[in-house]
Amino acid sequence: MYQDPAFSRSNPHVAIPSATATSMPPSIAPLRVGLLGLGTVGLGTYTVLRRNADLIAMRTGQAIEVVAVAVRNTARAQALLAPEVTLLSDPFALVDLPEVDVVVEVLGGTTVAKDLVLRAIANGKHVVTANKALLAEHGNALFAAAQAQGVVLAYEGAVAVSIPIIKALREGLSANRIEWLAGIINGTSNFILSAMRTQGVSFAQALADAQAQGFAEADPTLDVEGGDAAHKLALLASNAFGTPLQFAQVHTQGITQLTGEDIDYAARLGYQVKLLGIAKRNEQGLELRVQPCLLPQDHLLAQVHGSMNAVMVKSDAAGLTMYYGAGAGSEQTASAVIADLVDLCRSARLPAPLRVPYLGIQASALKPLPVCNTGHAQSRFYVRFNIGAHTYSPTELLAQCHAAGLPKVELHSFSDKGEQLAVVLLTQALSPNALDAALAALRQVGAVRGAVHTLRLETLQ
Ligand SMILES: NC(=O)C1=CN([C@@H]2O[C@H](COP(=O)(O)OP(=O)(O)OC[C@H]3O[C@@H](n4cnc5c(N)ncnc54)[C@H](OP(=O)(O)O)[C@@H]3O)[C@@H](O)[C@H]2O)C=CC1
Ligand SMILES: N[C@@H](CCO)C(=O)O
Repeated sequence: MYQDPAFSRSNPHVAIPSATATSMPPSIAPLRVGLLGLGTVGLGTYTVLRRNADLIAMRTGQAIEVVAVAVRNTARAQALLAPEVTLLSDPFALVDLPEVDVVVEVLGGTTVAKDLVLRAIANGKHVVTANKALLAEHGNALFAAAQAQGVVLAYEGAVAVSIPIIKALREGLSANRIEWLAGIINGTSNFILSAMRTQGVSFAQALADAQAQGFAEADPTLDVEGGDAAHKLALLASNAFGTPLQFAQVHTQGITQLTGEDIDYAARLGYQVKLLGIAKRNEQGLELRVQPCLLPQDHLLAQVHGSMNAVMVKSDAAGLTMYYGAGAGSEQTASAVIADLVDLCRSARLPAPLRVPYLGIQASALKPLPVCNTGHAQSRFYVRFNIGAHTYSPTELLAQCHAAGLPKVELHSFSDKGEQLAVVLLTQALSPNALDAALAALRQVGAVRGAVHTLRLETLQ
């Protein structure tokens, strides 16, 4: 097997090259990095940059060196950093350091991080961030500021970390008109759903495990309520469809309302429940939604388990393409952050108009598209509810469904739960609004009791 001599991790007989002993031409000064944050992502970035310094330098023709780090807890960081790295407790002091060429923002949050990124840009520094919340909420203003200053603002680590999906959309698929994209883009919720389905672990335990492994956001409600996936979907959609960021219009639903019962029923029917982010172009504009959906067991996206992510893209020339990799993690995210630094080494000296545009098309050509009300977006649905034990026979229930506006439902369960029967249906394709109207009509005739659980069924072909 070919062994890259510069890569030593899997070969104990090859020494790890020192971070500084590169064979670069002395005329090219190193790219000097200021790192905001030394947590899961920051430490991963620092570690990989040092471990693979020679290899990266061979690829860029320029060394990349971390010269300064800012954190809150300097005592912890002190023990992790080489003595030559300047350690600061004031992140604003870092973005003002003249010796920093590029600021890597991996602090998280949308307030201090926004001020820091704006100040770095105002100081004429390039910025690399993995902070999708910051970009989804303030990206339009941040990209405008970066453009005005002629600096790079790069964010490959913000979406589906170890998958170079931003590069794929902006560069690899740049010849294509994209029809839709769909993905599993939150590692934590996929990890939770996988653990609940395959190991019978509780939701709370699975979330605690994801947090312990560093996958979850500082505020994990962003993961489980779908907000993190919505941030990423906004970034993907802008790159796919040439729009400014339209995060506020993403229809967002997480996995907290899902029950183990629905996951089990779905499995028995041959489906898996996955939290999907879907962006689709139609005649009215764009569909932008994050929600748990049923996917057929044999669908490629249904094979994505644990904290892994995958994105499927349907475009006119390339057809269907799919991208798979780790969705979270320390060195996995570092891989993307460093890829942005490598790109920066290659593009920093280019005139700004010759660089890859922030959202894939020239800023002057970005055009918002109307975002459709998902209440009208049709699909098949999984529906579960209870009815009284002696209210209707299966045939009578199907007749009531027909009368209520659900002419072609498949009745998959009609099981005894004591005083009640558990009913599971798969509907024909219809809009959520039409489904709600039909369920209201069924409730009126006593064919539905208590809560109704509905999930979209996606086939994504
Ligand atoms: N974890 C992951 O797998 C991924 C995370 N991301 C994103 O990367 C970013 C960082 O995430 P992650 O590394 O997990 O977060 P962590 O909580 O692990 O690390 C955050 C780091 O930022 C520092 N920090 C936070 N606020 C301040 C502040 N006001 N001043 C100085 N330092 C500060 C913390 O310092 P201290 O240690 O002293 O508290 C810590 O070192 C987030 O935007 C996240 O969404 C993106 C992709 C994957
Ligand atoms: N919390 C995020 C981290 C990666 O963006 C996730 O679980 O996907």
